[in-house]
Amino acid sequence: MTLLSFKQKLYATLESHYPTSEIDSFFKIILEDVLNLSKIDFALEPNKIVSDDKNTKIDQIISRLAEHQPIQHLIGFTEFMDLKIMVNEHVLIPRPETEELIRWILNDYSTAPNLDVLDIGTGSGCIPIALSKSLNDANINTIDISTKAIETAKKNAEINKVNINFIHQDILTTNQFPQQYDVIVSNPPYVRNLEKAEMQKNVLEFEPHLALFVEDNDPVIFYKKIAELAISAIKPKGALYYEINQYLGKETIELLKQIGFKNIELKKDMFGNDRMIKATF
Ligand SMILES: C[S@@+](CC[C@H](N)C(=O)[O-])C[C@H]1O[C@@H](n2cnc3c(N)ncnc32)[C@H](O)[C@@H]1O
Repeated sequence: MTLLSFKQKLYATLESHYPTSEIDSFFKIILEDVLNLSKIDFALEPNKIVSDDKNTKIDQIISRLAEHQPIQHLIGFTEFMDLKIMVNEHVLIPRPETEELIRWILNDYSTAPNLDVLDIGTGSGCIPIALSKSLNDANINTIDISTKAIETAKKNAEINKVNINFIHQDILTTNQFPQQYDVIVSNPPYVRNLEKAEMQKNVLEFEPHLALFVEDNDPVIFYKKIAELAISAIKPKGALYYEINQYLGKETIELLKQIGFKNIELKKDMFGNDRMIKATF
């Protein structure tokens, strides 16, 4: 197979499954991560022969993409804040909206030394790893209920050469935090079952439901529990940061006020949806 015939096969197999823009991005990712080539290499030498072993790998990827498996699972990793983050079926694939939350925290705290930070619901470890890379000598702790997620996050911490304290814990049955923190951050499960209809197959069938869904009758359960614990565990100049369900901004702000937070700021993401909250006393 040549590079050109690989490209033709990719587009022909997937055109009925995905918009062209998405197939363009699969093409770029496979070129870069499987073949170690750029689009310029392709333009210069479209008839270059692909080796048999790469050929087999690419065929597998194309047929799994046709089943709507996420490209990140097929490649084995994704990029988050320019860091390489390994992903699998046990962790949520880090989203660009979460990068915006990280930038907000770094904008507020990047020059502060020795911060005590707690992240709740670590998944791949993308949040604590990105914070650890950019904060100066921070003490970073992170909780998840999933042992498989913690194993993955630990590997990601090793790959990215950062030191993080991983805690296997159910936040919903936690009575108090063991210390005071400057920053508490969480991107907890927040999708209601009633929102399933608007979700894509690659998310619904291949990402962990433990990371995504909450009960429809109590969709802010994690926000309430974390805020109740945080109110007595945030240092005087500290803050609580949440990624939120775009449809539940008002409800989340209301519960933060009831719990005792005074200053609450809501921000939209790059798509114009209500997506993150910062709360202080
Ligand atoms: C939306 S994912 C966020 C993952 C990652 N922080 C990110 O932003 O990509 C939520 C995470 O919360 C974890 N989780 C779910 N229920 C939990 C609980 N009761 N206690 C602690 N963690 C929980 C899930 O295992 C999952 O890793």
